[in-house]
Amino acid sequence: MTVTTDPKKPAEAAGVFLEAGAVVPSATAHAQSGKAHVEVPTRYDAILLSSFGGPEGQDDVIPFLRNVTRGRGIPDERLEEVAVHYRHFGGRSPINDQNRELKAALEARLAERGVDLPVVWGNRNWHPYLNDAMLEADAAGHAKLLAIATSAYSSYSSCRQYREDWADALEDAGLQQRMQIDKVRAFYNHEGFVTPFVEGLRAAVAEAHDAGFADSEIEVLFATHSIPIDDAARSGDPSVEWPADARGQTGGAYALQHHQVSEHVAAEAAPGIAWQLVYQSRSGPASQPWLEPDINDAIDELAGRKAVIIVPIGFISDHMEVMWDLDEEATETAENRGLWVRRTPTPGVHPAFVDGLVDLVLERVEGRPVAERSAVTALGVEPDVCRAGCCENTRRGFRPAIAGLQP
Ligand SMILES: CC1=C(CCC(=O)O)c2cc3nc(cc4[nH]c(cc5[nH]c(cc1n2)c(C)c5CCC(=O)O)c(CCC(=O)O)c4C)C(CCC(=O)O)=C3C
Ligand SMILES: [Fe+2]
Repeated sequence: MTVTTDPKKPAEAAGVFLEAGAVVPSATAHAQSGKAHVEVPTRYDAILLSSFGGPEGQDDVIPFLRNVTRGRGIPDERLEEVAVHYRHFGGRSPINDQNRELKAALEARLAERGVDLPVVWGNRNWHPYLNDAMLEADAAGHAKLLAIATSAYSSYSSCRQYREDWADALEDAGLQQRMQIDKVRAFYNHEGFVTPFVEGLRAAVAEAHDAGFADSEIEVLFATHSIPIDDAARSGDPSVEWPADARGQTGGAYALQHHQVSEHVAAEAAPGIAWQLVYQSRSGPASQPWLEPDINDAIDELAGRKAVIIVPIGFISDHMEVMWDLDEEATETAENRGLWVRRTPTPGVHPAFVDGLVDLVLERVEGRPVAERSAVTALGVEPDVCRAGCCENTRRGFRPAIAGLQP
């Protein structure tokens, strides 16, 4: 377990990040203050495993996409364009089965470690929905839930949107007065999340060596979901002046968190091999800037390399964004360039990851001091309770959220 509390570290670890007038050390303000950490034991009744959800057959695809894009008035014709990825796989996303497996693995590990907490599962965009999971918990007499989202980083899509949707679902279920929901901290730098990537990259590098490639011929691409620059700039604690990245993009907490994890995994598993952080799955109008470079452009621009290893550092399981955008599209881009290409595994139900989730629950149940919690990067242990205004999406207007400091 490595915990960094040295306030000078983030500036160093920011490495390629330009200062851009930013006070980089303040990036650890949250790690230093400890104010948003709950270091007193808390009793919970159940765990709420929350995910994105996905269609499970051709007839589900458009209703699912309407849910994902609700409130934005996107016509079905446009949704059909996104639907092709799902249609290609029989209209079935693997994400729900992956969450069923994760739920079973988490229940088994909780039992093995003597943690007597049931797990209920609900999705933001498909059955079983969040409000159904909350009603199920209520029917079993559970009033205090600790939520785990299947999303490790800080941004609107990966954190705040869950917190807003929980608020909505509590209201739909009529449970606002009876049920309390807290959220485990952003866990992108927890050892349990990082370990599967380290192992996967180590194995892929060994394979590349066996195939005859020298270190200087290999490039590691850490891939994550692109998000609008607007969202990126607002990701994380709003009182922190987050540094711009090497491209001068205002990356907020989201880009810096990914950069630090990538740097850590590269140092552990591929020392001396070139790497970069790249983005995928961009959508939205062309006029709206999103984080770059796109993985396909990055592959096109690789000079002098013969092998590329893609590490899906932004994702928990091999869902559609991994199966399509990486295993179909990016792989084809690389093969068209004559490159040898491997994509390393996501955490899935890796024992280290599942064990890490149990740790994240226990640190709240036990009120574990921050100094005894796992964090392998310089930003340190993320707060248990999101700051007011954390990860807001101003394009869509304010929506109330729970599991954070108000508003
Ligand atoms: C950061 C991030 C994650 C990672 C964090 C996490 O894992 O939660 C993520 C995950 C996922 N995204 C998913 C699917 C979709 N995302 C969409 C749209 C968008 N995602 C965004 C961001 C993210 N998304 C954004 C900024 C948009 C634009 C619209 C908007 O401004 O909100 C759309 C709409 C169509 C389109 O616009 O392409 C779909 C269908 C699935 C399910 C896959 C499956 O079914 O297996 C998963 C796990
Ligand atoms: Fe998405």
